[in-house]
Amino acid sequence: MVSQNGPVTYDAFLLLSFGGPEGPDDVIPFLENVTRGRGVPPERLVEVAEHYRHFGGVSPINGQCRALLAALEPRLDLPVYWGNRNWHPMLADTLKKMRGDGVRRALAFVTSPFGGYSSCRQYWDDIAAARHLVGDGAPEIDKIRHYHDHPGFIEPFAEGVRAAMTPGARLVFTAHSIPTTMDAHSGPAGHRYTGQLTEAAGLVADAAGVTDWDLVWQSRSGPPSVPWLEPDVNDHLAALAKEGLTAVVAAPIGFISDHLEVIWDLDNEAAATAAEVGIDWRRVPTPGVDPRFVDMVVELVAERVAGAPRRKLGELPVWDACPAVGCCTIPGRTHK
Ligand SMILES: CC1=C(CCC(=O)O)c2cc3nc(cc4[nH]c(cc5[nH]c(cc1n2)c(C)c5CCC(=O)O)c(CCC(=O)O)c4C)C(CCC(=O)O)=C3C
Ligand SMILES: [Fe+2]
Repeated sequence: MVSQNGPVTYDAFLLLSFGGPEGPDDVIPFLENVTRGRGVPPERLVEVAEHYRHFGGVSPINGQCRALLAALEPRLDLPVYWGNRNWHPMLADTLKKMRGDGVRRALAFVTSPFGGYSSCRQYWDDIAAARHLVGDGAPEIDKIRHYHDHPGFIEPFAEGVRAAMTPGARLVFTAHSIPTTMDAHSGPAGHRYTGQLTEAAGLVADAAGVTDWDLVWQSRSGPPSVPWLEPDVNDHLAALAKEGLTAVVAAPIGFISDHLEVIWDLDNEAAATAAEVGIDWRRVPTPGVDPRFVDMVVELVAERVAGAPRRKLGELPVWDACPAVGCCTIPGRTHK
């Protein structure tokens, strides 16, 4: 089921992403932007700053956004723009530039396929806040639907899983942990984040012909007193080793590119845990600029500008515009 608003005229395409530091001096101000008012303990920030320093203070996410834009630009009939939530190019600056260029209405592709506060609602809030900052004449922004079950997202993962699986290995999907209350409030009826991740993982496993798989969580933040989704991937590896498992294929289904959460939290931390507990560890690539993923974005734009057919593999409904009230809003956070 897909509810559809019908073709609308857009005069620009906007890539909307998380943002990341581009050098050592950016790391702390970037982390302050991410965590302002979030109650993340200072010792966690020191730890995460260290992760960025292993890469010279440069997050891979910006290069990945530039690569996606470069792949999309020749494929779209619209001028393309890029704005971030937490680091330059900041969304408000991009909207200002768009207004200067005469853009009145743009269609935004967000670099998270899922519902939930951090992955969906917060981007709506970012748009509202940036438009407010820009003031009169700020372009209207519509957001492209969730694409967690689109073949362009599922197939690159499935191919990676097929290539990495060996007899006896366990397929383990990972996604960013979030507070359990955030999941309980995600989507109009709750648990949309875990629901869509479970659906996406099942679609990848089916496409790869794997019947036995787990979905676990990574990159937990926040104070220890707040419950987040569990088990953590590292604890899960230890538990699998106890069961006698000797090989794991990890598929980071929660992410579209190999950014820091993937290359540090998985390729470094989880890989080290696996080695410690005697598990052979293989990590499947994220879609990145896989041609099927790039085609998907082109297709998702065509859905909205030309009413092109909608491809989706799952059963969970998706919307062009999220239900305005009560969708992914959570107590204690202000929403625009
Ligand atoms: C669901 C979700 C996604 C997936 C959806 C999506 O892609 O949007 C995601 C992606 C990302 N998260 C990222 C980085 C960070 N996330 C943090 C903190 C948090 N993430 C949360 C959730 C998510 N995060 C939450 C609930 C918090 C606690 C703060 C709060 O309650 O709001 C922190 C603070 C330090 C810490 O880890 O504690 C950092 C640095 C990067 C950039 C990586 C790079 O630079 O390459 C990316 C793509
Ligand atoms: Fe995050």
